[in-house]
Amino acid sequence: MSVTFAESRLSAHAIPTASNFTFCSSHRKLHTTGIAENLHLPIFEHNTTQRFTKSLRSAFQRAHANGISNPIVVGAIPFDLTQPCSLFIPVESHFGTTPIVNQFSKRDPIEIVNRRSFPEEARYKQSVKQAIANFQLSDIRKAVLSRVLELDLNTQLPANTLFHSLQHQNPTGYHFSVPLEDGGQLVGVSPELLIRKEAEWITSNPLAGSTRRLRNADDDTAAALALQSSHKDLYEHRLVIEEINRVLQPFCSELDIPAAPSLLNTETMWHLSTLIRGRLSNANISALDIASALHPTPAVCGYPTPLAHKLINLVESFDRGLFAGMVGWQDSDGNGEWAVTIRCGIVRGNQVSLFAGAGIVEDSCPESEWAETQAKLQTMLKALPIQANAEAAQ
Ligand SMILES: C=C(O[C@H]1C=CC=C(C(=O)O)[C@@H]1O)C(=O)O
Repeated sequence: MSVTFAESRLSAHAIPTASNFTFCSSHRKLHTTGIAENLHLPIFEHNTTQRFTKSLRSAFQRAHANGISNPIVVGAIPFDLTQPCSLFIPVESHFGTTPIVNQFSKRDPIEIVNRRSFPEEARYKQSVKQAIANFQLSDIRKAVLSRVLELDLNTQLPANTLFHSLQHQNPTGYHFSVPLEDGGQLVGVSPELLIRKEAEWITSNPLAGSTRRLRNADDDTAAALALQSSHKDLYEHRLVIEEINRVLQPFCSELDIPAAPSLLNTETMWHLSTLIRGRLSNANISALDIASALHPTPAVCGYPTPLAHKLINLVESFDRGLFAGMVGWQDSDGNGEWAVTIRCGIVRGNQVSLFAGAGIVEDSCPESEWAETQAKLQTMLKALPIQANAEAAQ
């Protein structure tokens, strides 16, 4: 893949502002400036991706014609693929392998003047019970139920402050900052890779089954080991892997899926993780073609997918929008990287919306699932420059 390497210019371009997009993984650090063309259409219309694929191809051709030598498409795609994407072709793209960091500077603490959870605690737990009751009466085996925590701050929060603080606190993961049409900015650090494609090689790293990290090292190790042998979490994970295997098989001439999950940790969570590698039978398939076949995986939706999606629409009290969708980039050869849009928030002036979900299966306990969403929210809450400690912010 030919790209503009401008490592030495990275720090000068590193501040995500208005039309700036940043996506950093251990694989590639990408920063873009300017918007050559927006792609605000849905991936799926009338059950096909035809219009989207055609529009993307034409947008790449126009970018070439306008002098952008190696155009890429970047941005975020909503959970519901029939909703419009927040994608665009940037004017300039800078790839590197060194971290785009260290613009981090402490700022005056801000205050949370108001906070609202949708749904609130009792309603969330009720929805978990409702989902479990539904499993007994239907073929649904898993549903991921999520919530949004809305914070009103006493002052505006620059999205780049949050982004740099996330980078500072979370050395690993997929860091992203995406400008949105309404002036908001989607910011987060996802631990989960939906798909990476390089020539004929693909990688996916689904996560499902989680527990919170503990301060004491021995307790933390014990929590991780307990997760690794938890029947409930292994089952929750297996549903994801079996479905991803089913979707990827037809695309691949080789597919390597480890028989058992390993452990992956973030600063706040332990997860069951499976690193999947495959070789495409047709290297012309793009990362987005595979991503839209995979999405929504049972890690963010449930199993079986269409029924779980219906259940989510029934019991979840808010529109997920970009949360639990995908975020990343790809070039005109279809190579690229798309992470699952979790551990994230949207900043709009002095308002911040933070999102978290948890996979519900038959053996789930409403209290633990609520606690899991609280723990997952810590990644974003800890990165806010608020006076009181983050746990108190919930
Ligand atoms: C939906 C989220 O997590 C998913 C990804 C990893 C582990 C998950 C779990 O253990 O439930 C969820 O499937 C979230 O973090 O908001």
